[in-house]
Amino acid sequence: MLKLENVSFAYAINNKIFDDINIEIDTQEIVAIAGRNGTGKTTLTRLIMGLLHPQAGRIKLDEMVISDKPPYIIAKNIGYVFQNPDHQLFASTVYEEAAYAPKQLGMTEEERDKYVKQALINTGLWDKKDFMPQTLSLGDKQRLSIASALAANPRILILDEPTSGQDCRERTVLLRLMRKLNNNGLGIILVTHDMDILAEHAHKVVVIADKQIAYAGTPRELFSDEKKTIELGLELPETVRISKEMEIELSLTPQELYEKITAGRKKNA
Ligand SMILES: Nc1ncnc2c1ncn2[C@@H]1O[C@H](COP(=O)(O)OP(=O)(O)OP(=O)(O)O)[C@@H](O)[C@H]1O
Repeated sequence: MLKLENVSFAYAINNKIFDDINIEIDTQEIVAIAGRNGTGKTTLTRLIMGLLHPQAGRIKLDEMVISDKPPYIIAKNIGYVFQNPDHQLFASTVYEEAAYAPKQLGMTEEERDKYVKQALINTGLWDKKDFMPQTLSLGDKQRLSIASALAANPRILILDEPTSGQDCRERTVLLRLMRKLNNNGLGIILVTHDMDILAEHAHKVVVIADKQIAYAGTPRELFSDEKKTIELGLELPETVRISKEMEIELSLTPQELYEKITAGRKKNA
């Protein structure tokens, strides 16, 4: 469990971003962080990574307090993938890029080679290991950022708007990768504005509003309350909107929607 206990944070005096928040995040799941623009989603992830420090309260990973630890200690447990991969890529080859964090974390050469290879294979980039990172497509760059984080062998991966600017195919590849990594035991914290992705992929959702955790629970429970969803500054996912229009049970994924529609048709035949 990742726990935030009574956490308050402000960038400047009298301008709190978080006022005494408490949350528990299951580190086995895909947990989405949502909320209006500027509510503090990225700030929350930076607090978790130790790049910012709360003025009050503490953050714990299981029994270890991490909010008083330097970022390199936290990076052994939690990987962070920035919104814009160009901010993260600076080595001369794909392999060197992925090997950067393991080197910084002091892994042995043997360990490093093992995790870098595994990370590049998992993200589909092993064949491009000698390429220059800057020559890759946006989708490949994003997956290289993920590979670089995975090579440190973390328990949790934070993805900040990972699909922004990507075309439909790249988006599908990335979401499939995220699911595969989670199925293999990696916890995912996903910052997203995309309610379709959230509905289809997140096990839980945390919504930030008015300096507080305004909602923490399942996407199904959230989207079944349309009024609350709108009040929190979110939109209904397309599948939920169609379920409501068709007056059928709420569906969170296209597959679920298809099954409910066909089941209804069979019943009426
Ligand atoms: N380094 C900083 N110094 C001062 N204020 C900041 C800093 N970074 C962010 N802020 C402010 O803190 C608030 C929360 O920002 P944050 O980026 O965490 O929100 P967000 O929910 O991730 O936004 P978005 O949805 O637009 O990505 C915003 O009002 C932002 O302007």
